[in-house]
Amino acid sequence: MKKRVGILGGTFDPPHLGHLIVANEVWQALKLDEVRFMPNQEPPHKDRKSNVTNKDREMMLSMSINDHPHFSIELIEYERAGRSYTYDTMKLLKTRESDVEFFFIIGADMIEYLPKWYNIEKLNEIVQFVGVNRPGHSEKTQYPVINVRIPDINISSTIIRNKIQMKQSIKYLVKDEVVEYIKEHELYGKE
Ligand SMILES: Nc1ncnc2c1ncn2[C@@H]1O[C@H](COP(=O)(O)OP(=O)(O)OP(=O)(O)O)[C@@H](O)[C@H]1O
Ligand SMILES: O=C(O)c1ccc[n+]([C@@H]2O[C@H](COP(=O)([O-])O)[C@@H](O)[C@H]2O)c1
Repeated sequence: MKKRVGILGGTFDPPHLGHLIVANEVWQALKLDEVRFMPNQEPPHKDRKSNVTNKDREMMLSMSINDHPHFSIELIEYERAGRSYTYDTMKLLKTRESDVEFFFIIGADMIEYLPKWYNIEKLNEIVQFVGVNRPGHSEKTQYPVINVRIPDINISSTIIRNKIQMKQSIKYLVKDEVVEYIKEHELYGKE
C-alpha cells in the first residue's frame, strides 16, 4: 500500500495551537502515516503582514511539532522564489515521491477560496483535499473534499500578531517555546 502523507500548507506567521490540533485530528481520522507542515515562500492569495524571516517560521514550526512522532516539516516551497502555488509544489513533490498518496489539508476559509486556486482542476487530480471546520466559514464546496470534523478553534495567526501588538499575553495560544522565541527575537512587536 502507498504511504499516506498529509500536507498542512500554511504561512505559519506564527504557527499556533489551531494548526497542531488540525494536523493531529486529521492524522488520526484518516490514519495517515505522517503529516508534514509546509511553510510557503510567499502565500498565493495574501500579502504577508510581518517581517518575520523564513528561518524564523521554520524555527517556530520546529518547536511546535517536536513532541509529535508523526509530524515533520516540508521545506520544498522555500526552494522557489515568488508566490507558492500549490499545484506547482504538489506536481514537484509527486515527481520526487511517486510512491506516496498525498492528502492536502485545509481549513474552511481555504475551502471557500478553492475556486480561485491556481489550476484547481488539475490540482484536484493529483491530491486529495481534506477540509476541516473553522469558525465563521463554510465547508460547502463543489470540489471533492473529504471532511474531518474537529473541535471548533477560533485561533488565527492574525489574532496572535494583534495581541502581541497590543502587548497582551499569547500563552496557551502557541507552544511555550514559541512564546519565548517571539519574545527573544522581538517578532511582531515593532511594525
Ligand atoms: N483555527 C483553525 N481552524 C481550522 N483551520 C485552521 C485554523 N487555523 C489555521 N487553519 C488552517 O491552516 C492552514 C494554514 O493557515 P495559516 O498559516 O494561514 O494560519 P491562519 O491562522 O489562517 O493565518 P492568518 O490569520 O495570518 O491568515 C490553512 O489551511 C488554514 O485554513
Ligand atoms: O495555489 C493556490 O492558488 C493557493 C491559494 C490559496 C492558498 N494556497 C495554499 O493553501 C495553504 C494555506 O494558505 P494560507 O495562506 O492560509 O497559509 C498554503 O499552502 C497556501 O500556499 C494555495
